Amino acid sequence: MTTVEDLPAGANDARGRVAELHAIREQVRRGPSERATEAQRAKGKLTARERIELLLDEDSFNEVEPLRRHRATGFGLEAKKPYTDGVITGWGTVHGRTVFVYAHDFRIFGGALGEAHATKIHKIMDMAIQAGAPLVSLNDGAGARIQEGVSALAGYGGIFQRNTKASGVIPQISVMLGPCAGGAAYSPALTDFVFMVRETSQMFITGPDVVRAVTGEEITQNGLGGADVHAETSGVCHFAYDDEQTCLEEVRYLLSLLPANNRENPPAVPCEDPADRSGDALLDLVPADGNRPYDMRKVIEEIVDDGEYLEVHERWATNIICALSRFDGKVVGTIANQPQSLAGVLDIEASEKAARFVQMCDAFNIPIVTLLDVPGFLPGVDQEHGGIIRHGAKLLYAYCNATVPRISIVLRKAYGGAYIVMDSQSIGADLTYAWPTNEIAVMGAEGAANVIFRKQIAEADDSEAMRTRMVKEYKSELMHPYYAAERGLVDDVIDPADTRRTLIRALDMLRTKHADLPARKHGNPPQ
Ligand SMILES: CCC(=O)SCCNC(=O)CCNC(=O)[C@H](O)C(C)(C)COP(=O)(O)OP(=O)(O)OC[C@H]1O[C@@H](n2cnc3c(N)ncnc32)[C@H](O)[C@@H]1OP(=O)(O)O
Repeated sequence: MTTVEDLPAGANDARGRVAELHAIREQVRRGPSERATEAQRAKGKLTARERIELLLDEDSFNEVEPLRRHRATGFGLEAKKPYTDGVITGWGTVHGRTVFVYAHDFRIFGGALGEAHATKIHKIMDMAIQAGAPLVSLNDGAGARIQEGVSALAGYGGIFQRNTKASGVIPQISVMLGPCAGGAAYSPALTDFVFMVRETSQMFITGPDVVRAVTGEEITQNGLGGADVHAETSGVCHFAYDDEQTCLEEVRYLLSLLPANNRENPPAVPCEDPADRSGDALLDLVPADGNRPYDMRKVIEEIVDDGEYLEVHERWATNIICALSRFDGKVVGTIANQPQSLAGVLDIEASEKAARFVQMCDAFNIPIVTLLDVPGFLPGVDQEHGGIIRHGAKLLYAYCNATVPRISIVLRKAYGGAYIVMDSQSIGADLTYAWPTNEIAVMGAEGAANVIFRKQIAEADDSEAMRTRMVKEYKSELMHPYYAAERGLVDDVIDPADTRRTLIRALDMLRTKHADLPARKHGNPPQ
């Protein structure tokens, strides 16, 4: 590695100094060694600089502290003091808007975080918060740098504290691009979105070796914390892709849907898709029979601009859909029950997924549209013992607390607590609509009749005939589509074909909505 001491004698005039600067810069740009770069490529991974280039607009990157080196001693560190100290930090633009970025360089100490490395990240995080611009971390690091002991741990503490301070102020996106252990996994968990790449990225608190030593379990890195595990099972990761290029392209797309900070609105774009386009296909997409499944994604495609949306947590808690899209060019978050997965029931994971999404939308001034077709909360011992009460309460709390424009539409059934939770008028939705196929009730007619007419059914000569009669009676009394509208509990019953038009007009009216919550330090949400 070139150092100032290595430069030729006589390089002391201005030109010499500039040549020296360029030599050092070239050294910084190349990174530690060709061998380390080849090892990175052999694992199917790009280098930190290549990733930054893919993330940012061409030639927009401005590096901060490229010449930083650690001052740690012991364990041979004195002899190993690479520029950057294993993390590249700076800012650039994505679609012309400022974004701050830091990228671990796995080639240097496995991307592990030491004191200097940490203070570089702290600086860029502080700058992002002060500038009110998103922060993207490109993670490929082994956690705390073991040789630097408590200094490394303290460095992570500073990152966690800043992640938390920035939460709800600027969008924070974590992109996992290698094996990320310990703090390199905790910090992303504090951010708004986590992206992963299949096969090459993993997240775990302790790696397979420690797992084997402590529990005796044999597991691979991917089996323990690969992209599919976190996208489908744990819910830690929001988006998973097959390669780094696609992953970084999708990060750019997500950024195009988010505001720079909590004081701004997400960027609007001109819209060619007519605001009053009729959704004639909708009636056929949703079977009138409440027990028949269908794909709610098709409904979303039909009503949003150009059928385009970005689904968050696509493969986790698939019984609920959370998606970002545009209506008439303006960004909206949609939460919808998915009848083709677990009949669209609300369970622990669905509640957690939707609650986080509602909070994110509320923090970043993204109006919320809720599409209901929900049979209720999932009954069962596992759910009760797993804490469905407090997890379901998270979703309730998130909606009740949200001050962004909120519109809900009951497509088909909406029963019991799940109806209330999914942004009913009673918990503060600004406007609520129903299709004529709606059934809003405490529970389905069969269940209702079994409870309230139990005695009559039991005592009847023909119990089944009595049950059928009572179900019919309950349906005609209480489950007709106009029951809620007559009581002012939905604002209107609309033709499904008018859904897009109705939403766009309502969203337009609500654009200037202003609602304050009582002054308080913060709430105490269920956990
Ligand atoms: C906030 C609290 C915390 O962060 S505690 C977490 C501490 N970190 C860990 O326990 C992770 C330890 N490392 C590992 O498990 C593996 O290195 C992982 C991350 C899975 C990567 O494995 P693999 O792809 O096979 O790479 P490797 O082991 O050959 O490592 C590459 C080079 O990086 C180094 N390295 C690794 N981890 C650290 C670390 N924590 N501190 C300092 N250096 C680390 C390795 O020694 C290796 O260096 P070299 O290339 O041989 O010079």
